[in-house]
Order: sequence, then structure tokens, then C-alpha cells
Amino acid sequence: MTKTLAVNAGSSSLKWQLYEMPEEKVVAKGLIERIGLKDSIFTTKFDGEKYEQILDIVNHTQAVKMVLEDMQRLNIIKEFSEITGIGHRVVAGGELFKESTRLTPEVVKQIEELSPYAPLHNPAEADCMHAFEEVLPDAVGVAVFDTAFHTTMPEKAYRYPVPNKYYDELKVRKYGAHGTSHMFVSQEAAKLLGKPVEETKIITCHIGNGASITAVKGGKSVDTSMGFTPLGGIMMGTRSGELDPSVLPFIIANDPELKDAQDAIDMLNKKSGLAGISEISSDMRDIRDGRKAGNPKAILAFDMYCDRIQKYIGQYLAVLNGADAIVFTAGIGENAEYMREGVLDGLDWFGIKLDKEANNTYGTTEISAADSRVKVFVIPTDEELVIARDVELLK
Ligand SMILES: Nc1ncnc2c1ncn2[C@@H]1O[C@H](COP(=O)(O)OP(=O)(O)O)[C@@H](O)[C@H]1O
Ligand SMILES: CC(=O)OP(=O)(O)O
Ligand SMILES: [Mg+2]
Repeated sequence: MTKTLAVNAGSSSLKWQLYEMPEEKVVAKGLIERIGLKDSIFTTKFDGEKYEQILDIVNHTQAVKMVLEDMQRLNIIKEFSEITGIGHRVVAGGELFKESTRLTPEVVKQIEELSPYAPLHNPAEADCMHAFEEVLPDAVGVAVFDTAFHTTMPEKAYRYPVPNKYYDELKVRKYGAHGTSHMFVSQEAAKLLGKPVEETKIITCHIGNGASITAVKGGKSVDTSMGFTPLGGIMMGTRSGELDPSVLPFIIANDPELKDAQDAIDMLNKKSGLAGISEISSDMRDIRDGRKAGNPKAILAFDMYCDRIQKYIGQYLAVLNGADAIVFTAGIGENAEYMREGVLDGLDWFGIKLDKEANNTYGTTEISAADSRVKVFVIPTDEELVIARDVELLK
């Protein structure tokens, strides 16, 4: 039996799922969190059991080696040759990659060269490709790009109003991210609406540690909140989202801890968002506890977070001239019902009404009231399945 592995490397995490294809049967899956920090959490699920270890994992290369060792140790596979295809999530494909692509040394090099477009993601993803190539040289590697789904955006949406030379010579524009997720949940939402996706207008909210919102018209992305890199758009766990660019030279000039633009961008990527405002954590569960305890910084962080999501939904209701549905997905979107309530409260003028009881359940659910003009769904995302399907197509 041959198997396909889907690898989703984030800045500090690695998620994987091993499938039997084309049956789409999940054989095993795992998650490694806090890569590069102390006490990384290494979890594997196989055969109804969950295995968890806490140890220090310094980088993605080590994480990949440990995943492969674990697969043999737990008898998930007998020989590495059973894995015949490996799909890698890649955040930035720039204007170079408009669809999933088979890996060659040249393609991997191009993905590394695209690192300025996703500095927290592309380097880690390329490290994973090298690590798998070393142990499984015969498996077909495929890159599946977050940006691919957004290549349908019209030019008026993806261009920045700056002199043309920056686009013409440097390709400075909006690329977006989380495309496989926005595509997957918009297609699932169309099924729930009982309409062909070509006839739908859907706003998809992927709210995880990184977060983005997309306006999907007829199954195609027409605008999205993330920008040139995944720092753009809404407030996130550790990222600021958009702000007036004049803030940058001002804080560099006045904060002795920031010596240059790179330092300032690192601060906006890693020390801002929920973490920066709450001064507690980037994790929504800690913000929830802080709010309950009456911590004013946690309350402000939460209110700002919901405010930014709400404003993008407002923008995209305008871009789409109304919507059939709004979808919440990813770690926070799927699990934090209080966030969904915070966002949807006050949108009743648009005909958006929440069913508070339905909002308290998990899994795929319609959470809007029966008389809501716009339906609201929670739909668990499955980026790994989209990746495995693309490997199957290109193998
Ligand atoms: N039960 C939960 N309640 C609230 N938030 C949660 C829950 N589980 C996970 N999260 C949030 O989801 C985030 C991770 O989401 P995920 O989509 O996996 O992000 P990423 O792919 O960026 O790592 C965590 O940082 C945490 O804030
Ligand atoms: C692009 C991005 O932010 O990805 P993630 O949410 O997986 O960190
Ligand atoms: Mg993610």
C-alpha cells in the first residue's frame, strides 16, 4: 500500500498527515509545536492512540527527522519506500508559482529565493523539503502554495498605490496567504448553501495564529486581507496586521532597542498582536482567561482583535455587494465561540444574526439565526487534505 504525506510547516510548528490515496484515508497524523523554543510539544496520533512528548526541538530539520523516526518506531510504516508522495505547504509562491508544482532542485531554490515574501515561513518550508529529500529521495515532492488561490484577484485589488516601478521592477503587490484553506472552506460552504460554488458570494475568515479574511466570488478569491507578506491585514497572535507605515521610521528613531527596519519588522511580526497588547500571550485561550479575570490589557487585546475582523467583514460585504455566507475556520475561528460572538455582535444592520446556542457547538455548524439574511458557518479547515489531493494529481 503506498502512502502520501502532507506537510504543513508554520513558522514555529509542523503539522503532518499520512494518507492512503486516492481513498483519502488518514493513517496517522501529528503536530509539533514551539519549534525553536524550550519545551516543544511533539504529538502523534495513530491507531486510536495519542502519543505526546515534551522536548527541545531546535529547528524544522530536526522535527522532520523525529517524525520519520516516530513513524518507524510506532509501526505506522514498515519501510520509508511506502511513502511515494510528499506534499509541502509553501506560503509564498510570488508571481512565479500560480499552481501546485513538482519539486526539483531548481524549484526548491526558487522557493528559498521567495523568502522575503514570507520570512517566517518559506525558509522553514524549504528546510523540510531538504530534510525529506535526504531520507526519502525517491518520493515525489510537490509544493502547494498558499498564494495560488489568490492569483485570481483583480489588479485594482492587488496593487498598492505607489509608483509603478515598485510593481514593475520589484513585484511589490498583495499576494495573500492561507489560500488552500480559503478555497477548501468556501467550497464546503457552497455545499451547505446547496448551490454551485460559481453562484456564491462568501467571506471566509481563517483565524489561527496567523489570520486572514478573503472575499470569494463564484469560487474565486477577489480580495484578501494579507499583503506582500503575512504581516498585512488583521491583528494576529503575534503580528500587528496593517498600520500607517509612518510609524516605522518614527519608532526606529525613538526606540533604542530597534536599530533598523529589520528589527522593527521583527517586532511587528513576533511581539505584536494579541501578545503585544495583552502582555500575557499570543494564544487566544490565555486571552480568554485574562478577560474572565478582568485584566484590562487582555480585554483591550480581545476588543481590538474582534474590531479588526469586523471591519474586514464590512469591507468585503461592500466588495462583494452582499454575501450568501460568512465562514469561520482555523484554530481560533473553529474553537473560540466568544470571538465569533464579539465579531458578529453589532452587524445586525447588515441582516447578520447569530444563533447563540448554535454558536456554542463544535465542528461544521450553521451558527446564524433562521431569519439571518447572511448565513454564518463554522467549518473546520483541512489544508492537509487539499495538499494530499494535489500530490495525487501530480504524482
Ligand atoms: N480551544 C481553543 N480555544 C481558543 N483558541 C484556540 C483553541 N485551540 C487553539 N486555539 C488558538 O488557535 C491558534 C492556532 O491556530 P492554527 O490554525 O493551528 O494556527 P497556525 O496554523 O498559525 O499555527 C492558537 O494559537 C490558539 O490561539
Ligand atoms: C501565512 C500564515 O500566517 O500561516 P500560519 O497561520 O500557518 O502561520
Ligand atoms: Mg496555519
